[in-house]
Amino acid sequence: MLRQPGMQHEFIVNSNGFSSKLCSSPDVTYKVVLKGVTSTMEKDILNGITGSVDPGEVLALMGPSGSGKTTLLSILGGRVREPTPGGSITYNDQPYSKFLKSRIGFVTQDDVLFPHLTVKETLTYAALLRLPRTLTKEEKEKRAMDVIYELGLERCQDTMIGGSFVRGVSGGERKRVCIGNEIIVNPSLLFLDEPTSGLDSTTALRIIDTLHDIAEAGKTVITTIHQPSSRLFLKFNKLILLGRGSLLYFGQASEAMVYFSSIGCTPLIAMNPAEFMLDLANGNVTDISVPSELEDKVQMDHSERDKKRKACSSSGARVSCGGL
Ligand SMILES: Nc1ncnc2c1ncn2[C@@H]1O[C@H](COP(=O)(O)OP(=O)(O)OP(=O)(O)O)[C@@H](O)[C@H]1O
Repeated sequence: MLRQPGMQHEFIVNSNGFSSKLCSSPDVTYKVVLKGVTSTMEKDILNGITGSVDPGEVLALMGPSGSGKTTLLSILGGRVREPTPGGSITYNDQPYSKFLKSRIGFVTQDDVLFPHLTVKETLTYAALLRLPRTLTKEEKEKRAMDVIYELGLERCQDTMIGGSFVRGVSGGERKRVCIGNEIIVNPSLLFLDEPTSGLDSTTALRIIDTLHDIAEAGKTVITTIHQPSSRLFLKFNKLILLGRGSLLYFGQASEAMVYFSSIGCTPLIAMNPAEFMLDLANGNVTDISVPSELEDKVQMDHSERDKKRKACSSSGARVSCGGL
């Protein structure tokens, strides 16, 4: 596996808000059994994933479609019990537990909001239903209002959520309501599956700024991300780049380009770092050539590999990579 020098072989998630820290020691793997009519086969979804994240940090899981981002996020969020993932994941040095479950917020890609409720009603109901009985009704309602201000939703607090048949809040506001639904219980760990998908780059940036504010309040934030702009990419503290279920990079997001350059992958034209890395993970042969040691981990089929070899033998490659 290619890793940054000095990297640990484990997945470590540290978080504030409960007594011990969370970490894992052998690489995380995940395979499923696919049962056909005549045969049964095993499919490796994730292989050798290593990483760590601390309170105050936002970790981005990036990779092409089907590379395993959602699967990894779900495993880290304790949402995959069967088949049991391989390796170990620890949270403040402890394995996943029922207590930890109450400290985790998970924002899924497909939200389940009631279209006819307003933003304020949605978050107030979430507070009334999810906050402990030890709090009074007034305290719960105040918590809902605090979240509305924290997420900058005060201007649309009386607007209906909306849906297919009812006009409601904007896409960015809707995502913030989903985040609000989870942070209302003050989780230590916040997981988000593609919180910026379908949003324009300015709105996406605002969502990531919100995640930073949450992290700066001492939370640990892990999010999958699809195709970030350069500005958005540089906002992440840490990055995991996946290619076909394998780890291509784990480390500081700001150092990813330096790392790829150190193994001989450098774009020859000015490129958004995220675009470059997704091209690399995709094995995009038009604009990028992939070092031989990475070939098995990126999403290239055989015809692409042949094309890549041809492209590299001509001088047309726009990204130079060593090891070829
Ligand atoms: N339980 C399962 N059984 C069979 N295949 C699975 C299972 N879970 C995930 N996969 C496969 O694992 C791969 C990774 O899926 P995953 O949803 O994690 O990808 P992703 O990177 O989040 O993709 P996208 O960006 O399109 O959402 C896909 O090929 C998917 O079909």
